[in-house]
Amino acid sequence: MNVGIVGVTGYSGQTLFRLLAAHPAVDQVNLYGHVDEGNGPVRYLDEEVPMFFGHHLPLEPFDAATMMAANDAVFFATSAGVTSQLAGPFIEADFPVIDLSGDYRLQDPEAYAQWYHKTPASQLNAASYQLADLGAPQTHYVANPGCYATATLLGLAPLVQHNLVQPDSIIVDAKSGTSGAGKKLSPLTHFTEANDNLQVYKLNAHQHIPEIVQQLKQWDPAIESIQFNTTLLPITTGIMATIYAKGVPGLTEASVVDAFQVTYQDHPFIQLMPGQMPDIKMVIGTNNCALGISFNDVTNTIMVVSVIDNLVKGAAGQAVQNFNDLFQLTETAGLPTLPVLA
Ligand SMILES: NC(=O)C1=CN([C@@H]2O[C@H](COP(=O)(O)OP(=O)(O)OC[C@H]3O[C@@H](n4cnc5c(N)ncnc54)[C@H](OP(=O)(O)O)[C@@H]3O)[C@@H](O)[C@H]2O)C=CC1
Ligand SMILES: CC(=O)N[C@@H](CCC(=O)OP(=O)(O)O)C(=O)O
Repeated sequence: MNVGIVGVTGYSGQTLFRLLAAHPAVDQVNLYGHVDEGNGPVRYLDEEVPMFFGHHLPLEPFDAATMMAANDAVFFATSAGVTSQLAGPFIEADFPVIDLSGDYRLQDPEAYAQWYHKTPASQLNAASYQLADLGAPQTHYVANPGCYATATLLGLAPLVQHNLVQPDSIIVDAKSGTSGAGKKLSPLTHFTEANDNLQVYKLNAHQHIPEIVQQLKQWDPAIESIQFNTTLLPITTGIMATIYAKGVPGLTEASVVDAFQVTYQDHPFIQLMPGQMPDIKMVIGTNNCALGISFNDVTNTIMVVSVIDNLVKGAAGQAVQNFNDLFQLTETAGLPTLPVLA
C-alpha cells in the first residue's frame, strides 16, 4: 500500500513517518507540504528533519487529486484549523483519511468554535471519532482522538460503561510533557519556564474537555460534565492522567477490577495493573496504555492512573492502529509494544 503524510515536519508527523516507514503493509510513504510548496526550492525530509538522514524524500505540494491518485490513504498531522480547510475533496471522494487534528472530533460545530477559537469544518457528519482500542472506524474519514482524551477515556471507559461511578463526580488531573504542544515555541514551553517547573495551563478551558464529555455521554447520558485540569511536566514525552470518581453505593474493589478485565480482555495495547501504579517511562515509544487501578472504600473513591506516550498512543500510533482497523490489517501491525529507555 502507498500512504501519504501531511505535516511530516511536526512532532506527530515525524512519529508517523517512523512508524509507517517500518509498517509491514506499507510499500511507500509519500510526503506533502503546503499548497504553495511548489513555488520555492524543494524541501527534503532529511534536510527539514536531520535525524531522518538517508531519507532524501521531497515534500510535494499539497494537491488533493494528485494525492488520492498516488495513495491508498492519507494521514493529516497538521495543526488545528488546517483540515477544516483542506480535507473537503477527500471527504467528497470518500477517500480514506486519518486526521490527527481536532477539526473533525466534535459533532457540534459551535462547540468547536467555542473551545478551539477557530471556524468549524463543514461535513462533520462524514467523519467518525474513533478510540482505536474500543472499536473500528465506521467511516473513511477518521477523527483520531486527542492525546489527553485518549489517556482519560481509556481510564474511564470500564467505569462509565459499567455504570460504576456517580455521574457528577469525575475529576481528572492530567499532565503532559512538552512535545504535546508541538514544535512551535510558546512562553509555556520555553525551556526557562518548563525546566525545573510545573505549570497548570488552560484552566477549565482545555479543548479536550468537550471531546471527552461527548464520548462519555455516549456511554452514559447522565454525565453532563467533568472537572479536567492540565499541567505541563518538565519532560519531553508522556502523559499521566490521574482520574478520581466516587463509586456507586455498594461498590467493591473486586467489581472495579472485574470491569477493567472484561472491557480490556484480549486488547493487546492495554496493560492493567490492579493495586499498582504505572509510571510514564513504562510506555515511552510504545502504543500501549498502562492503567493503575485502586479503590479506597474509606472515601468511596476510585482512582485510575492512565499513562501513554502522547506522540504514539496519543497521536501517530493510534492513527496507525485506526489505519490497520480501517483496512482490516492485523491491529498490531507496525506498532511497538516494547518501551525505549529514553
Ligand atoms: N503533539 C502531540 O502530542 C499531539 C498532537 N495532536 C494533533 O496533531 C496535529 C499535529 O500536532 P504536532 O505534531 O504537535 O504539531 P507541530 O506544530 O509539531 O506540527 C504541525 C505540522 O503541520 C504542518 N502544517 C501546518 N499548517 C499546514 C498547512 N496549512 N498545510 C500543510 N501543512 C501544514 C506543519 O508544517 P510546516 O512545519 O511546514 O509549517 C507541521 O509539519 C495537531 O492538530 C495536534 O493538535 C494530537 C495528539 C497529540
Ligand atoms: C502540552 C500541550 O500543550 N499539549 C497540548 C495537547 C493537545 C494537542 O495536541 O492537540 P489536539 O487538541 O489536536 O489533540 C494541549 O494541551 O493543548
